Amino acid sequence: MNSSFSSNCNVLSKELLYGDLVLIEQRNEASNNVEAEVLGKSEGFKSLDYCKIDGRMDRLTGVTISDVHRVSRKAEESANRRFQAASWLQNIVGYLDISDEPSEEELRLFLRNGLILCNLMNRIHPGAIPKIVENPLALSPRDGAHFVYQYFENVRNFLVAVEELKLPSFEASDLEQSSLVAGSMKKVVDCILALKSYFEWKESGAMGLWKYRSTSKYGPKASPKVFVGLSSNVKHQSEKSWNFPDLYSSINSDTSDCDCKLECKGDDLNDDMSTRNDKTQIKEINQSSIHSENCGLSLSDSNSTWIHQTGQKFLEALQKADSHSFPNLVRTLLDGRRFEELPVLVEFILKNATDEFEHRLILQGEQLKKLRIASKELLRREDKLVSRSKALEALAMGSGEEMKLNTAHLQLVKIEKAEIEKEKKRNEESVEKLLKDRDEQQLEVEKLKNDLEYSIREAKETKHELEFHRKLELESKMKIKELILELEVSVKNGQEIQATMATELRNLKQENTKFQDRIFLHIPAFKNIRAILDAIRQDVLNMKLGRQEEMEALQSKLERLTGAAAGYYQMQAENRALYNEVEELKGKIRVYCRVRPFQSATQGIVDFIGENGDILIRNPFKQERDGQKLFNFNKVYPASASQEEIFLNSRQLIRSVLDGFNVCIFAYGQTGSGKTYTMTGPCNTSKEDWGINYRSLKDLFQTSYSRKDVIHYEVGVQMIEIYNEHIRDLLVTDGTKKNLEIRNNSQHNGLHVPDANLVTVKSTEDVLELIKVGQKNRTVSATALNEHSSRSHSVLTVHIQGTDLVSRSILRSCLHLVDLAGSERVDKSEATGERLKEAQHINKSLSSLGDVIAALAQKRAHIPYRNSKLTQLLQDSLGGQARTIMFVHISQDSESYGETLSTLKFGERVASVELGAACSNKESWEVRELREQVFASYQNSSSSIS
Ligand SMILES: Nc1ncnc2c1ncn2[C@@H]1O[C@H](COP(=O)(O)OP(=O)(O)OP(=O)(O)O)[C@@H](O)[C@H]1O
Repeated sequence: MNSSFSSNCNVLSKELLYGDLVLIEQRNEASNNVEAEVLGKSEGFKSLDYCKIDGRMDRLTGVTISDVHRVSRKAEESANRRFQAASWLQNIVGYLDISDEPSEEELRLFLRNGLILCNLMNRIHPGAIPKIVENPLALSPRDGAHFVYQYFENVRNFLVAVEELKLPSFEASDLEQSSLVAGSMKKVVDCILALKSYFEWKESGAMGLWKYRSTSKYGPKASPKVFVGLSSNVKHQSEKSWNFPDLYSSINSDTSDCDCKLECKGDDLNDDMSTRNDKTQIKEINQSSIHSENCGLSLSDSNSTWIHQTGQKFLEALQKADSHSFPNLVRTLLDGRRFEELPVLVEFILKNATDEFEHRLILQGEQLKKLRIASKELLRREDKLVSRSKALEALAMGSGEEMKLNTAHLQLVKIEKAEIEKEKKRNEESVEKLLKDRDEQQLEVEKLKNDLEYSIREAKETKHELEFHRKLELESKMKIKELILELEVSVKNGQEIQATMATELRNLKQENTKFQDRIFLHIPAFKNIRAILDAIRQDVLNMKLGRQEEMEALQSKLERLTGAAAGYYQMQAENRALYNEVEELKGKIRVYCRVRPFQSATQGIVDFIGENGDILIRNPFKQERDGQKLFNFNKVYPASASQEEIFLNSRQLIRSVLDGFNVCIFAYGQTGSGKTYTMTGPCNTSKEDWGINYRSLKDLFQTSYSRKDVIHYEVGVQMIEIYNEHIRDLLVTDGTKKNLEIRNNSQHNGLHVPDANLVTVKSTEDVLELIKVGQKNRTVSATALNEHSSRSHSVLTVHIQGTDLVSRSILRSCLHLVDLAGSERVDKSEATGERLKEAQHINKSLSSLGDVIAALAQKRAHIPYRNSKLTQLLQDSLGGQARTIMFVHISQDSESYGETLSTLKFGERVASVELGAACSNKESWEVRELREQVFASYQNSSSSIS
């Protein structure tokens, strides 16, 4: 205590006010001022300070009130740390006879002999201090110096062990200091708390980063990820021998997993503990050799150099960087790096960044904890102050002097309280801020982790791609090598060839020169020869042209002659065939019999059809032999015969119309037996089903075309029907049904029904159209026996006029294609009314036909042609010099046996009719001219008579 203070100074209990702070005040009698001395034993008050208080406590001379607060706070912190150290010592070493809150002096005395410290060290590191002097007094009780030495021995051993651990240490003399030297125990307390922290870290398995104030270490399991960010599998060499010298001087990594080795030499380490660790990390980066094969990721040499050069800068910058400037930092680092290096570098950066942010979070957590403890302490102190102020107020009730003093104290306390409240508020604010920061940083860390995972995935994909590209590159290189080799060979060959060619070219040039010399000699002679040759060539050319024209003229003549000859030969052949047929016919009507397919599934009545025209019919109502009847015709067609087959047999006869013969084809038979089918074909007919009408006209057009160079043909068509004994034109387009007259064939144009339309046709298509019109106009009705029964006889007449192009003679002929109405048994056809009338007319005209045929067959003198329109119309064909074919149609159904029998009998009768020998209606042009003159004079005379 300072001697300037009088003995009656009022010393306030240090515990009462500010812990280690001692405030001594004294009233100066002379100045009547209160003088005070502030004794600070903590930092900042190394010696006694003297201050005068001019009546007011907040105007202390030399020492401000905030100094007092600062010192007070430090003293309190220091006391707390001391209590903490003492409490931990008790826990580790066992019960010690020391108070819970010892003063510095108390603690110093307690630790002075070094025994407790040595035991502590051995507890942390068993065997660290092998020899401990347990009882120094026993060795030499009278030798005080020896005691000191023995104490010093223990303390020195302890300090050596601390040094080895590179922990904050103190001087042995710190334990010898008097209690009046403020803060002498601070270093001792620091050392014990550092040991505590290290011990706890070690006890927890040395996981993660251990940090005591500025000193930090890495545990063996939490290997320095920063350095091995390139491989997370690195392990330290020896977990057992894990101590601080080892930690700082070298970190040997077990490279069994990825062959990474990290080393750092202790000599290079900076003494400053705070920077040493970072430098060690950088060193490890610098000295690390990274092998790619086992780790799966690789760094090229240049990349490794990049890490050497920029790794340190990056880590330093990273420690300074906040979360906002981090992306810029990363961009700067990656700028200009090669693509294949990016995955590894990104992983490196992200891992370091994650560690750094985690570290920051831990620090903030610790800070937060401390702040919480501080605010709790402030609350506690506030309570204390309140109670003190209450006590002071009670005292103020005592004496006046005391009251004054107490009032001053009270004021001081109030001011202090206000300060404390402010500080508390500040603390709360900083706690809030820290919490906010921590949340933000946690979010940042989460984001970085996600980024890291994404980058790792991308890095793997990129790696696969790179491998694939590398493979391709290798293959390409191989191919290029092969090609280069081939090219070299080719170049070599080319050079050889070039050399040979050059030699040959030289030789050729020499020869060429010689040859040209010779040519120059002969050029004038050559020119003469060329002129002669040109003249000859021109002559030959002219001759050739003349010959060519002659040849072309001859050719066309020849072609015409060949065509004419061909037509002539064809006609000759046809005529020959016709001649044979005519011979065969000998003027008789040809009769073909066609059997219709079954109409109903009854038993048939046709037993046999022979090739020679025989047909055997069986009476279904009689015994086999008795009921059979044999008929013979020119040909019999079974039900299976096709339309084509039917036509082919008649074709030659039909063609003879082009030679001037009249031809007539009848279709006869009972109703529904297939007459229309044979002549026209079925409804909606296709080409295969075409009947004789279409086929005949098509054939006539084809034949006339083949003869076009010999004869010019004109073809006209008439189509009429005989319905109920009236003749109607079927080629009317206006629907009129005018009855027409039959004229005799003496008419000029030879037409039997001159008033019927005669339509000129030039092609089969024209005929098809016409026949369609005719079919539409024909009277057809449904009867019990035929759904589309023809109720009239239809006659399609094709008129032919041919002019012989050579002889100018003319031929006229006609082809009658007659589809007769079907005979029917009225009782069977159940016809009544109009149908009955039609049936009667049909039957009547057919019986007239039968009569004519019978008369012709019997060669009677009178043939009753005029009995019906039908016989009248066909007079020429039946009795004249026409070629006639009659198709008799029969049904093979047993129900039609009667009709079939009468049809066959009729056919047989027709077959027996002998016609006059057919003759062609050809007349020479002289005859024709003569006839035309006669006809003209006849007409003139008749007109003059009228
Ligand atoms: N040979 C055949 N093959 C297949 N079907 C046939 C044959 N002959 C006739 N028909 C069919 O029988 C039915 C009657 O034939 P179609 O009309 O030709 O007889 P029709 O003798 O002309 O009768 P109508 O005298 O009553 O006019 C038709 O449906 C026809 O298609």
